[in-house]
Parts: sequence; C-alpha cells; structure tokens
Amino acid sequence: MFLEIVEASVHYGRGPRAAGGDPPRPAVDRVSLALARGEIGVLIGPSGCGKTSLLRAVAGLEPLSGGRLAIDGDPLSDAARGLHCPAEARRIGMVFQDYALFPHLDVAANVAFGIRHLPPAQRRERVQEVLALVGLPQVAARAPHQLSGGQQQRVALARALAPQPRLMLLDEPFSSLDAELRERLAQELRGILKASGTTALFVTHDQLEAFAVGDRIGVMHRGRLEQWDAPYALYHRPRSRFVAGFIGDSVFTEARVVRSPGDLPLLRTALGDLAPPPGLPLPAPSPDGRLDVLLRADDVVHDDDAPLKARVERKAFHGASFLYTLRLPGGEQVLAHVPSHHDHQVGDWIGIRAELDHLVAFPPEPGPVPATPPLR
Ligand SMILES: Nc1ncnc2c1ncn2[C@@H]1O[C@H](COP(=O)(O)OP(=O)(O)OP(=O)(O)O)[C@@H](O)[C@H]1O
Repeated sequence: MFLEIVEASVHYGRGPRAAGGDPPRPAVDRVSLALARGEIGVLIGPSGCGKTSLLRAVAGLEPLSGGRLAIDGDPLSDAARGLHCPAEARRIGMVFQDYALFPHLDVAANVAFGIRHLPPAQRRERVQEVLALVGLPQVAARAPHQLSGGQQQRVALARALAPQPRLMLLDEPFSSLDAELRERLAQELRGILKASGTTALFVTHDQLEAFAVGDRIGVMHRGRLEQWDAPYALYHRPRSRFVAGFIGDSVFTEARVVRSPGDLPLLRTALGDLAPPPGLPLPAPSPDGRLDVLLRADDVVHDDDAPLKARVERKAFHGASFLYTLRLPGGEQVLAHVPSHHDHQVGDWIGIRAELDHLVAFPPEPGPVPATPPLR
C-alpha cells in the first residue's frame, strides 16, 4: 500500500500525570489504515474525535506516541524506533481551512512558492499547469483579495499541488464556504486529485462532502477508527452502532426475533415483520430475544395505501425531499425521506411502510430501554 498507518497513537501533554489521576486519553488511539496510490481517503467523525491530530501526525507536525507510518515504503514516523522525519522533508502537501495565501503576493507567486528552486521558465509553466488543473487559468496576476473564497481555496490547492507532493492532506478545506459551494467544490476536488493522480487524506465533518470525495471513508470516535471502508459498505454494512448512527439519517427501533411459519427468523418491529435477507447472519439477540434494527430515513416509504399510519412531528426541507420525523401510534419515532411534492403538515397522519434492502441489526445496549415519549 502507498500510505500505511499502523497502530498509530498521538498523546498530548505527556508530562508526569497528576497523582491519582487517570492517564490522559490519547487523541489518536491505535489507528491503522492504508491507501493505495492515487486513492482518496476521508476521515469523518464528531468534533474532538482525533481527525486533525491524525492528519497532523501524518504531516509530521505531531510525533507518534505509538505505532508507525510510511509513504511508498519510506518510514516517516516510528515510535518504537524513535523515528520522526521532519515535516518539511516528507514531501507532503497541505491545505487547511483558512486559505493561508500570502496577501502581498499575486496568485502566480503564491502558487510558485513551493517550486522556487525550479528555473523561471519551468516554474511559470508549472504554475499555469496547476492553475488550469484547478480551473483558474486566468487569475495568475490577481491579488488574493480579488478572488472569492472558493477561488482562494482552489489557489491554495494549486499551490499545494505545484511541487507534486507524494501525498496531499486536506483539513476541512471548505468549511468556511457556504453549503452549496462546498458540495460543488468537493466534487471538483475529487476530479482535480484524480486528474493529477494525487493520493490524498481529507478531513471533514460533513457526510455529503465525505461521500462526494472519498474512495475510502474512515469514521473516528474518541480517538479510535471505528471503520475504514468503501462508502457503500460504510452506509449499508456499518460495523458498529456508532458508525450506523453517525452516517445518514436513522433511528434504532426495537425488534423481537420470532420464527416465520417456514421456521426462518423474522424481526418483529413496530413497522411490521422484517425478513432478514437470506444468508445474512443476525447478531445474537439479548436473552429475551431482542435486537435493535437500524431504520434509515430511506428505508421508510410514504404510501397512502399502507395500513400503518404515523404522525408528522417535524419536517425539514431538503430540496428534492423532506426529512419527516414521524411518531407511530405505539410511541416509536422513525425518520422518512419523502419526495417534496408530498408536502404534509406537522400533525398530519400519513401511511408508511418499511422497505429495507439492507438489514442492519445490533444487540441491544445494556441497561434500560430508553423510554420513548408517548404520543400526545
Ligand atoms: N495541541 C493540543 N494539546 C492538547 N490537546 C489537544 C491539542 N489538540 C487537540 N487536542 C485534543 O485532542 C483531541 C482530538 O482533537 P482533534 O483536533 O484531533 O479532533 P478533531 O476530530 O479534528 O476535532 P474538530 O472536528 O473539532 O476539529 C481533543 O480532545 C482535543 O481537545
């Protein structure tokens, strides 16, 4: 593999620990992942889960307290051997949230910053080449303040690409831009990285951005990498409750494992009996036969003819669809993506049914079942 991270840990403040105090929890806790040459990996997870710390360790801005990492077989950090290649010798490009362009230099000089060692003609050629790659061939003579936020970020990307880094690291590069522009730039970014064959690791907290950019996506939680997988697998085959709940709009609903007349297992839920696809092993239920089933908003279909009715509690307009929060007569809450021409009002009762292509179930968490407020 081109980028290899093995059991990498990052601790901050590794000074003597307070008497009787717990050892500080690592910001990154034994994370392993790999990227093939030219692949784009994305790290996603809640605030403080360790995404930036891992990226900084790859960049060489933080030492590893455990584990190792290498690019193209070249060891860069190895805690056991006390190896830490300095950041400037790693040939890694970086783009961060703040554009960090030099305000007193024009765009061409900004982009040429990392290739000052090249002869002038070659340097000019490379600047034009990368500006064309990011879709801004005409702005070389402008000052950064004469560009929009999105354009400035593309110039920052061109500047990082100019020295042909072995790896590109991007930390929330679009987070200061508005949502619509962010999504467009995320798709453009993927095209630019693929066109230049650049291997990249991208940090975001925006799922749409992660799915638009990544060949592989990693979900981090409290310093651990919970799953590192292709986007499709992450969505349809989440390996942990955390990943299942974090990705997409969903709820867990309680199910009892019962037997069909043909002696196949069925999951009895408030939305009816769900048959696991043949060959899908169910996790072991609790001693009282309970499992929690993941119900994504796209598994719940609005159907006027369905006998099961649910009351609209909230609705959020998503353009092509509404995300409805619905309450079933028994008190359970479910979510549903409904095409936006079905514009129901809060308080309306609408017909729904479950239509699950991928059934995801987990053993119930220990402790009492959280009470669902009754329907008023
Ligand atoms: N320089 C530092 N010194 C001490 N602790 C730090 C430092 N930087 C980060 N941390 C802690 O390490 C943990 C991981 O932080 P990190 O910034 O890597 O998370 P993140 O997932 O990138 O968060 P966000 O999405 O909010 O940027 C947090 O608990 C944070 O408080």
